[in-house]
Amino acid sequence: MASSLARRLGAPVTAVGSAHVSAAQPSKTPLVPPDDAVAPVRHPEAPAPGELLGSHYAQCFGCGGEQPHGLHLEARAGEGVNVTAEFTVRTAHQGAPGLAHGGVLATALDETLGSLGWLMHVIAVTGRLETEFVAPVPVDTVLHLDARVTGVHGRKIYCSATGRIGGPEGPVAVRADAVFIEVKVEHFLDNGRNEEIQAAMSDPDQVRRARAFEVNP
Ligand SMILES: CCCCCCCCCCCCCC(=O)SCCNC(=O)CCNC(=O)[C@H](O)C(C)(C)COP(=O)(O)OP(=O)(O)OC[C@H]1O[C@@H](n2cnc3c(N)ncnc32)[C@H](O)[C@@H]1OP(=O)(O)O
Repeated sequence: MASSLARRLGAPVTAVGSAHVSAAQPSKTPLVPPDDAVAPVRHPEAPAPGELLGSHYAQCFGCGGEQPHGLHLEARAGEGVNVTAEFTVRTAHQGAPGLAHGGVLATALDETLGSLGWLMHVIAVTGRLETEFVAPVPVDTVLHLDARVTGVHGRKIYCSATGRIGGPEGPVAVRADAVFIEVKVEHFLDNGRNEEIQAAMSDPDQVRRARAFEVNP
């Protein structure tokens, strides 16, 4: 069997049982903006600095108020194309005893990054998300999240986030770099389950939130 180094270098590997498996990976969009990326533009009607953004969807696992198992993350607009958010780690979020699950922390980072769309009035979904877990995060910790857009290239939105413990200036426990891809509302209408789409579109609050992204539902 090929070594893990050979696999990382993209050499062909032969699986047990002699079936030939190519290790070639599809090329990935880098996580840093290209040289010809442009600076993000804060929309003139973006929420004022310090304003709570609210949930984009009441059933969202990251920010939805009607999602009993969710993270209930609350993000606030920053002065630029950046947001801050707080997430309290609950017992339901454990991986190891007394410690937050890494996937939950990645979700908190993803949700915070996703909320940056409010400031540019675009809808965007996660294309790539790379996380780094710097320190364990105990239950009852308040994670202080900070996310910002670092560049825009076509539909690609490059962004980064950190999660600090002990306060907004505390040590970094988690961080992420990501590329979000701008989509139209059809992305959700075409791919979402009809039941939830219909319910969302018949909710005046949801329609109002969609309009905040300059989307005509
Ligand atoms: C009702 C609505 C209410 C409001 C809802 C708010 C929702 C907010 C939710 C927030 C919740 C929290 C957040 C969540 O959890 S969002 C949920 C998790 N994410 C997803 O489900 C996304 C799944 N993926 C897709 O749907 C498609 O692959 C997308 C739409 C992303 C692209 O497919 P599409 O066919 O459209 O793209 P294209 O081929 O024309 O490529 C266009 C450009 O993009 C580049 N590229 C493509 N893919 C990737 C990639 N994976 N990484 C990096 N780059 C990628 C590509 O190279 C090209 O670049 P260039 O060649 O131009 O340089």
